Amino acid sequence: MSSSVRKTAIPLSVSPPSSPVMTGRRIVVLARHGESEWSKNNIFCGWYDSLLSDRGTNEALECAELLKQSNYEFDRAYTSLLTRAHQTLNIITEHIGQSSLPVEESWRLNERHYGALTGYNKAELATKYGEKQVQIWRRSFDVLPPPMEATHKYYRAIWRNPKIVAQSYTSNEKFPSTESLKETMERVIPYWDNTIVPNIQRGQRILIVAHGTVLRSLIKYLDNVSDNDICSINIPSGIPFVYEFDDDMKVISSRTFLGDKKRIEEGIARAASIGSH
Ligand SMILES: O=C(O)[C@H](O)COP(=O)(O)O
Repeated sequence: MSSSVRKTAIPLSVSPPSSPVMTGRRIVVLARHGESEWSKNNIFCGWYDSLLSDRGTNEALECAELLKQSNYEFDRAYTSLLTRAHQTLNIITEHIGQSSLPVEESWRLNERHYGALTGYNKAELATKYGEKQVQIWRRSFDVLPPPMEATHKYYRAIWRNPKIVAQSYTSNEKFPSTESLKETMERVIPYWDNTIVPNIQRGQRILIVAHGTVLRSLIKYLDNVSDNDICSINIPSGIPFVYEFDDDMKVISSRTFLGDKKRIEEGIARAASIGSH
């Protein structure tokens, strides 16, 4: 694959606030968690359990309000093991009056493991290694960041997360020490196909609150995006988007963002940017 990162805009379809309720239709709503403290400080986060920033909390609330305005209701939610996703999901479910929505969590929906880059400022790395290299680490399909060794500053912090430790014992699977989008897809797509899709097919209304690379994995798979084109797809935080499927799980409508077009475009530009110190 080409490791170059294209800077083209992605096509957006934006629904009006009053989109139809999801009764009798195979609709899945996806959202990236609100901004984390580490994202606010422009730091590679990955499996580190950074909490939502104040801005991230507001983004989660905005996300919840958009869903409320459009009368969305759900039967089940899926999320990662990471607190920023749970905080976002809790804000949403509380705001739409569904605090007791069943939630399934899995390491397979964690953000990609950013390997040795975890904890480093993106702009500082761009100064040291060049912006092009940092964008290749961030957005290319299959270029792996260097792995996180046991001596890494944040290795123990990740492995002290009780949820990660617990799933490492029960899942019997080898957890990554670094991942590109490709490796992330290799764990996300089987979870989508084997765990989430059967519930969509039996009519459940599904909400997925996850992370940028997990959502890019699903978009690549569902929309059959090429290895090259996926490089220019960025996911704004805290803005819900909707897929609709037919009975055979063929995509009928794809990636419809809810809400204000300007806010969506700003969110995408923010997600694309390396940012500053
Ligand atoms: O893990 C992270 O650092 C963020 O969730 C996403 O960062 P990125 O936009 O640089 O991939």
